[in-house]
Amino acid sequence: MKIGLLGLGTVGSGVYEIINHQKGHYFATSKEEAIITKVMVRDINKIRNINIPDKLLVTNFEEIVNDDEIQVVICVMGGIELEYSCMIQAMNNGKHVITANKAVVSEYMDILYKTAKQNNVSFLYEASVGGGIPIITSLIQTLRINQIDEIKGILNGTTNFILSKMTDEGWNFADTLKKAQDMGFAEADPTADIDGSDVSRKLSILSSMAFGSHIKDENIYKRGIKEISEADIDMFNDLGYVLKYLAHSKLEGNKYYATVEPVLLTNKNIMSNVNEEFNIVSLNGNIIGELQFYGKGAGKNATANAVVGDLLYIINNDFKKQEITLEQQLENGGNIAFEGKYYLRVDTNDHDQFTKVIDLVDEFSKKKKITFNSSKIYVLTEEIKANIFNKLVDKINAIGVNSFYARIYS
Ligand SMILES: NC(=O)C1=CN([C@@H]2O[C@H](COP(=O)(O)OP(=O)(O)OC[C@H]3O[C@@H](n4cnc5c(N)ncnc54)[C@H](OP(=O)(O)O)[C@@H]3O)[C@@H](O)[C@H]2O)C=CC1
Ligand SMILES: N[C@@H](CC=O)C(=O)O
Repeated sequence: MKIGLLGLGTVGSGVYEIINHQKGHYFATSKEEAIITKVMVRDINKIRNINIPDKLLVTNFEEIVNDDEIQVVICVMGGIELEYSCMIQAMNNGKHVITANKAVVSEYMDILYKTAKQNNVSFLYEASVGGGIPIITSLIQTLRINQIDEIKGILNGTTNFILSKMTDEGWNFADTLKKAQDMGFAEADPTADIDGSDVSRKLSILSSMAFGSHIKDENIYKRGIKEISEADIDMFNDLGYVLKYLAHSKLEGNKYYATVEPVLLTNKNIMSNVNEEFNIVSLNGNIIGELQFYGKGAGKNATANAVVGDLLYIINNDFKKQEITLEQQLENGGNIAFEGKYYLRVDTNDHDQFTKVIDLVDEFSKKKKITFNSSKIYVLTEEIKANIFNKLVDKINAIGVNSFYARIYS
């Protein structure tokens, strides 16, 4: 079976190596040989850490999607519109499509499903959520019997790596992000990792599949982690909490609630022990109850493993029918369903700002503990609904101070 590979970066080079260096046992079991005949890159002359014949490299995707001999297109580039066009054109030309690109899947999954169905081809995207964790296949399997009403987990390897290294080894944010980039965990533009878009795209894919309605990432409330400081981490250690970046969605009646935000966990919570680039996903089904899935959420080999796993379904004619429909009409309930005690840190050494912050905290939280030093105010509140606490922080930030806050998970 001839394959066109779009992208030869972290994931693409892993896919190329598994297929060409015969890593794994799939050659012994698969019905047909897999041959990558063309590879699209942006820059043919780039020095690469991979040994690949120059004659395979192309820079125009038409050479791949219009090649009659190519039956499968694997799209592992990081953009959106070009990648979406490639996938649609490939399917309209009768080719199966596999991708790791969550940005495209979360934005266009309804059209991509329909196009695959119309052309009787597979559209597979196991690697788009949770890197090497087989969560998409497991979710489809679970949905055959269950209604899933809750999804939660750590879905970004880069930010989990950053938070683990800051907590366990005292690294600073900027150096740890750089290390995550060097290790191939981060997106080409790591803003998507630290502002929450990468996580909300993954939560959008899982929630849409589970709840049966296309829930776009722009409808998911999200907060980034870039304001976190070493002072926060010291405080969490003293208080006995571990900070994690949590994706969480719930279905209640015809409403869904979804959020991506930093949360504080005690060490009794299994998620507090998920470290470095590892991810965890928990699903709640009405019959099976809670199911958890754990593994490497980012990186070359883990992600390429998921992509090649999808390829094997196609090569072995184990054609996965598109069982997911997105026909439910659901209302967005925002983040009102999430509540808990809150940790808040505000930086100021200005007397007026200090007074304004304390007055605002008094207005929103009746029972709280406040401590401060010369330049920082620390607050621990009683249980407050997420939407109310966010309003407080918006008002505090409007004063012109730096702050960071996290919900204590209960
Ligand atoms: N890295 C990871 O751990 C994971 C990544 N993903 C997803 O997989 C996809 C690929 O990620 P990753 O491998 O890390 O990305 P990289 O940035 O490492 O690689 C991207 C590749 O695509 C090529 N490319 C990008 N834009 C174009 C273009 N306009 N025209 C031609 N070629 C282009 C680049 O070419 P060139 O080499 O010439 O620059 C490069 O080979 C992304 O969607 C990402 O979100 C999913 C799960 C995990
Ligand atoms: N940048 C992503 C890569 C995998 O999806 C992450 O860090 O999780």
